[in-house]
Amino acid sequence: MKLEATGLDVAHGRTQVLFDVSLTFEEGASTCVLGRNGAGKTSLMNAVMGILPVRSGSVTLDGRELAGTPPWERVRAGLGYAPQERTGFGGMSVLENLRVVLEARPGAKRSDVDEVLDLFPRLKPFLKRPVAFLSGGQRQQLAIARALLTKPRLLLLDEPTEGIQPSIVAEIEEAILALRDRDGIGLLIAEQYVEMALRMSDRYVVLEAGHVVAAGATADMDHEAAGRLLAI
Ligand SMILES: Nc1ncnc2c1ncn2[C@@H]1O[C@H](COP(=O)(O)OP(=O)(O)OP(=O)(O)O)[C@@H](O)[C@H]1O
Repeated sequence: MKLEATGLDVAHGRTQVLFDVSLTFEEGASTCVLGRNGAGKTSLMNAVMGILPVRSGSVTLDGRELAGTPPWERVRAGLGYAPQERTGFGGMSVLENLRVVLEARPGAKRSDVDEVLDLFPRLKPFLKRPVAFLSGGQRQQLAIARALLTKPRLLLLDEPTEGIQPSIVAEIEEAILALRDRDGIGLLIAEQYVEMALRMSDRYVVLEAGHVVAAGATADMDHEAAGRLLAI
């Protein structure tokens, strides 16, 4: 499965936040979207998911135009999303939050929950705990676990390590790499931490004020130039 975004213009009301943005990602590979606060990473993810309408440009999945299709159809078509807010139902337990997603998918099995928990074993002792009491790292793990229960082939992760303690960041990185290498899931990862994003990605796109200012294969990246683009 391959997603291609081409020439996206996106606005919040009257304020345009993405200008002619293009990128691709596909199964078994990963693309990172780098950029400072406010560069447009979240807007791009939301546009790909159909949460934010695009003014012009196209988003295609295996060549099929997604314009006008709602987010739930995109999820059904194979896109998964762990948004930056890492929300869930705060008053419900971890297990209930997983069940809500699981039960919404026809053909889901209880063992699907065990599978995602094997990826994030740290969540296992907390299954009965309300989500509101989880740490940032646990919430991020839950957000990815919930997205995985929709059985995506392509997964969007919005700043999965932001504000999370380093030991948990390493676990999340390991899980993300396992998804790509073991399960062949395609990844689109928005990140401010360049080194980690590059370790996880085959391709990169740098956004600045809504424009793609650099893009290519991570193996060929000019780290110094990228560092300058991303410096505060
Ligand atoms: N709901 C909104 N209404 C108006 N402007 C918005 C809205 N959400 C974001 N913006 C603006 O759009 C621009 C891009 O924001 P976006 O959240 O996409 O960037 P980002 O790269 O994800 O930043 P961050 O790292 O802070 O999440 C910013 O200038 C932001 O202020």
